[in-house]
Amino acid sequence: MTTVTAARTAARVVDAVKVYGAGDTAVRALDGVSVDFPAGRFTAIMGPSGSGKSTLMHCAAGLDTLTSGSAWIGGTDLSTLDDRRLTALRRDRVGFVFQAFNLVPTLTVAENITLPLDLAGSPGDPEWIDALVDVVGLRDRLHHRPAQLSGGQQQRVAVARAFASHPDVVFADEPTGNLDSRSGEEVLGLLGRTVRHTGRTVVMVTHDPVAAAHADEVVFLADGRLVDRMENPTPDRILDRMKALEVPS
Ligand SMILES: Nc1ncnc2c1ncn2[C@@H]1O[C@H](COP(=O)(O)OP(=O)(O)OP(=O)(O)O)[C@@H](O)[C@H]1O
Repeated sequence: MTTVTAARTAARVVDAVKVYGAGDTAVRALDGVSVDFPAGRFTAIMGPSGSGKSTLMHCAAGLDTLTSGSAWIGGTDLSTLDDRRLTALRRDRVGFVFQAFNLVPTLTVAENITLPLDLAGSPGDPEWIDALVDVVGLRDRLHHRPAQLSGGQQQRVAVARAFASHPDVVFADEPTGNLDSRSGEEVLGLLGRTVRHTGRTVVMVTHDPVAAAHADEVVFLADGRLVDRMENPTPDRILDRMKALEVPS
């Protein structure tokens, strides 16, 4: 395993190229992207449909491999890990929140939150888990099953589960895609609060400028390339930038 002295970067890709397929049908989904996701920050990835957002997230998180270039979690170059170590890294150092909440229906809220730790045979950090339960506002629902919760509450369980192992970075792929706007706002507020109160790092892919405006910074992709970054975003500024990207040159 290659390691470098810990930087204040939770995750990054360098000269990332991802080509799907070969020959005439090859698609260059990432075309030389270098981007870092600073530790302790909430970063949103935006861009037109097909611009490479999901591909970037999957490669940065070690769910898929790059064609060339490198992907790093903290000081670890993912390309140096064999399958077993990559699985362990995803389990111990990365959290995921998906559009579908992916909770286990037969387990309680409390059991769902600690499931990754239980699968790893780790007791985790009980104080941290206890604090997370309050951050996500589920103390009075701990013994409920997912079917007894609203969509927004289920996604809050998924958020707590993603943070349960103290991951270096939580990747969220359209986390509000299945929620009405009020529940979506709650979950986004929660992601932002968790980053600010705990110093954790979130990277979120979204289509929604209102959702992206909850982030500290937005990175914009177009045609597989990084084209802009925006600090302290607002929905209007993001929308303007997106309109410019969607106008054919
Ligand atoms: N498994 C795959 N095989 C072939 N092509 C793929 C595959 N996954 C993605 N692509 C292509 O790569 C490009 C980038 O796709 P990606 O899903 O990363 O974009 P996106 O910005 O997340 O899109 P959307 O906003 O529509 O979800 C697209 O042209 C897509 O068709």
